[in-house]
Amino acid sequence: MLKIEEALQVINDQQIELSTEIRKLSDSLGFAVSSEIRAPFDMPAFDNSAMDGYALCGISKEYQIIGEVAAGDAEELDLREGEAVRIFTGARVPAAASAVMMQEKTRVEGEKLFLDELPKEGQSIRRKGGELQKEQLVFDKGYTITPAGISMIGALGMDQVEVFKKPIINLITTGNELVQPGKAKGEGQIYESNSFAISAAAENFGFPVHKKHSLPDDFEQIKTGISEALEQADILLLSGGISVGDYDFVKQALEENGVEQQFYKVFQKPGKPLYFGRKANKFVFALPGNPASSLSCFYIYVLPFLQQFSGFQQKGLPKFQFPLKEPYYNRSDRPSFLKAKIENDEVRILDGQASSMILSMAHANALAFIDAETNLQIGDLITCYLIG
Ligand SMILES: Nc1nc2c(c(=O)[nH]1)N[C@H]1C(S)=C(S)[C@@H](COP(=O)(O)OP(=O)(O)OC[C@H]3O[C@@H](n4cnc5c(N)ncnc54)[C@H](O)[C@@H]3O)O[C@H]1N2
Ligand code: MOO
Repeated sequence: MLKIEEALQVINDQQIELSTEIRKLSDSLGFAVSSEIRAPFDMPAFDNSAMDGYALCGISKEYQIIGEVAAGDAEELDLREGEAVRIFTGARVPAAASAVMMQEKTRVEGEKLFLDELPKEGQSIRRKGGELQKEQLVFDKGYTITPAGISMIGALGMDQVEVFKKPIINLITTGNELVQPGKAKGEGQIYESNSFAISAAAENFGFPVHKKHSLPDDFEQIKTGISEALEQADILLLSGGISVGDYDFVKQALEENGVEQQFYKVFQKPGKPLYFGRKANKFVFALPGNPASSLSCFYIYVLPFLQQFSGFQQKGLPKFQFPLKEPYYNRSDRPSFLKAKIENDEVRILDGQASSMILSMAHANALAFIDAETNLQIGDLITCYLIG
């Protein structure tokens, strides 16, 4: 059985063939750029005004107004000492201008301009190249495009961008007891909820699940289901049937499909019977069926792998330390990811930690990592993975 760090290392060490695509700028949010981006020109491309007011030549309190420049005007005004032009935010500042004065600090009488205070050299002029110089590095390879990133790339004049492709993800749930929500449930049956949880979590991080199937605990059907899924998908997620029971067929069905085990079982709670395998450039996670186990394993193991497969620099859930609000004893003999709530900069471990219990996870906003059989006091710093 692997330790948590070892399992994460196995995942991280996978050699993956990444592929790229060109996407429209408007469809590039959440994708990682596949090569560095450098500025094709200076930003700003020309000296421009930061204020609505007057561009001034020379430092004084009185000027002669000789014209106007609005945003978008291309004409270069010839400005001499003692002269000013009316100017607006974003408009090109004449080359000879010493400063811009905001209009609130000015008074106009006819063609004469009077300032309330002396301007400072360069005041309210946004200089050419002040943000970026031509050829300067804007984004490293692997930068994941945010809304501000889209703004930046658009400002560089690019209407498309080369990014790493995201994986095609298929999801198979297994279990004779499973019934789809909305249908009538018989004796001994439960509603299938893991596929909704895992798809939602994946989607939340920008990884839509392409196809979902629910299969009974039947070896042949699971084997065929895996085979079909592996034809289409880059990443196959399975839920349930990965433990040691007589109806747990997933591991054997994967083997018979030529999937090579990378690890099976991690010393942790929840999620001990977690399986990770690969077949060429296709990857499989078989998540334990207990609802909290499958979702927790998704967050800790699958998510960073989806990001790795998509060429991201940043991987995994955001992680912070918070002081414990109430004492807690972790009686599990395995290191644990516990459902926890961060409020007012403190973290509280919630009731209902069993792997089968999802209520506490639905109220949690973090998974708190706590070592096996550890007694913790108020104020002890706890590593928290943010899930909401
Ligand atoms: N003899 C042993 N038994 C078990 C062990 C063990 O080491 N030895 N490990 C336990 C642990 S830990 C876990 S976790 C579970 C994992 O079992 P499976 O991955 O085989 O999952 P299932 O048996 O199929 O289901 C477990 C549990 O979860 C419910 N379930 C399954 N799928 C869904 C779904 N899609 N939506 C909602 N709920 C689901 C299922 O009904 C079971 O109650 O094994 C322990 N056993
Ligand atoms: O590993 Mo299981 O997820 O403890 O219940």
